[in-house]
Amino acid sequence: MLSLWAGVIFLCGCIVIFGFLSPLSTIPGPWYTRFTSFWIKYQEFTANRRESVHRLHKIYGPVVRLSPNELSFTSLEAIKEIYASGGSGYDKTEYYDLFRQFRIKTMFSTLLKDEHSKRKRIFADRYAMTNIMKEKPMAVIHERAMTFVSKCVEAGQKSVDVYSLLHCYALDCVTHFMFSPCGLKSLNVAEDYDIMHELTYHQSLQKNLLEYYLPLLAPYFPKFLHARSSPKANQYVIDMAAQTGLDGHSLMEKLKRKESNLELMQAAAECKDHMAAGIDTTGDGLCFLMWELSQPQNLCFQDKLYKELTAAPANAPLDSYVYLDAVIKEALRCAPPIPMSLPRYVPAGGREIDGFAVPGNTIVSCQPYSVHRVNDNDFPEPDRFNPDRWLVEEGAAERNRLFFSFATGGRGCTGKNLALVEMKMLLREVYSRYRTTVASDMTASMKLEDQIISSRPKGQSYSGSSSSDTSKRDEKWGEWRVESTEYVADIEDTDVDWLLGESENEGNVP
Ligand code: HEM
Repeated sequence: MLSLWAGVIFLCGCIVIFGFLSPLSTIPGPWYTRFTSFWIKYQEFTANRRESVHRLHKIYGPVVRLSPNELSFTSLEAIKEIYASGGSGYDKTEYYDLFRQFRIKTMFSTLLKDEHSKRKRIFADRYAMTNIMKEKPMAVIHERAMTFVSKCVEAGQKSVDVYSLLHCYALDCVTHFMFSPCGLKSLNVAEDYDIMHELTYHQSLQKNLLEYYLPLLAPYFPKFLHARSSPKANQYVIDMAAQTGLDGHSLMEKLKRKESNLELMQAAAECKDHMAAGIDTTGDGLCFLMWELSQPQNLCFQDKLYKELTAAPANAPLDSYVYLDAVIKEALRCAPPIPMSLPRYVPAGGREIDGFAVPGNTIVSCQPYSVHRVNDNDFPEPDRFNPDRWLVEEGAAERNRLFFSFATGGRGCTGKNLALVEMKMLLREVYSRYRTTVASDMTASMKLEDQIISSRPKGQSYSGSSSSDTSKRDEKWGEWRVESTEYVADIEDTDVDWLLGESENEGNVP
């Protein structure tokens, strides 16, 4: 018994001495993070990591210690060093093993940057703006945006679930991009809607973390502890890998070419990954954006957007709308769909980051949520949604460099161009015709809720009701009064207002 106590005391002594002697001991942070990673793991399991890291940055500044071997940064210098030095920055940590698809490593879950850059070359031309802006893919995105709009109007005075519709829109767009002409139509087709539901509505944060922290035990976990599976989505992607006759601009067509050098299942894994990457990010991003724009204090921004959209010629290119761009940036700044730490290993030999000498193998990261908030010289009143800040010339270059929603460097978001085109198209079609407000009976919480590296609205279903109204758009909003199928048929020429409210049909096929 005595020797057991001696052992425990010796171990504690070693931990304490190590905590004080560690090269990271001079880095600011709560005292206990010198000795244990328990605190940060607890925050992860309770879905509080992002807020907790952010709180530490507010207390301790741009560099904080999260555990004996993990640091978080918020400065531009740190972003450049961690994510862009040598092109792709540092290697990813094993955390990204959680993102394997069909147990296969994809570009996203490849840890080493040399391996990653070989894979990335295959995708470059597909995600280039010139490919996305081709007539056929653009026509599909436009058609899906118009379907979204008609779904809202069609509902008349009944409520519709806007959160779910936006995720359908994102899924339809990304699957058309990958598998044209066999993309999904989840906005219209019940079986396709089920795939959206399977991918979007799940609660697997804790299960994923258990698998990550206890990899040896994971195979023996009872079924209820295993992270969600998505059999319908998997089957669809596998079918698409076997599909012949896909359009020349589609991603799968390229991945199946001999020169791409990918096995069929590897191609399927990549596409499954991009499907997952493209649905919640764009869907949640649009949802937060519309919710912000619909707040009473933000209707003035909506009006500016409306003026810009309606003043432009009908065929104005999507990237010519300056205010639309500012609205999107501001929404992605306030609620980045991937707001959490993007962890990387400091290379062997160590590096200097933000003036601190950091030993090799330390886990370092920046989280977009904090980068966009603690640099309040560049983002004054950081918690306030204010698209106008992006129009101020002074400090614009620094602000743009700090915009970290799509990350940066060689491992930044591959799908950024596609995401922006999808967002711009939908917002143009909605806000050039309608005004949106949050209905008084909306109860779902829009507070960000942490997932693995992403976040989503806590209430998840951002429910809305839509209806049509004969009143002029510029008139003050009142209650919904008029509802007519004519408007659906003739939506192009009609002034229709659109109210967001509480859903009656959550989970149903829209
Ligand atoms: C508003 C929408 C989106 C946001 C905010 C976003 C954000 C991000 C971020 C922050 C990363 C870096 C993650 C990390 O380093 O851990 C990333 C990577 C990635 N994103 Fe996106 N994304 C969006 C939409 C999309 C779409 C539509 C696609 C594809 C269809 C996509 C595909 C990818 C891929 C493949 C990667 C991995 C890149 C690599 O490892 O080289 N994303 N995204």
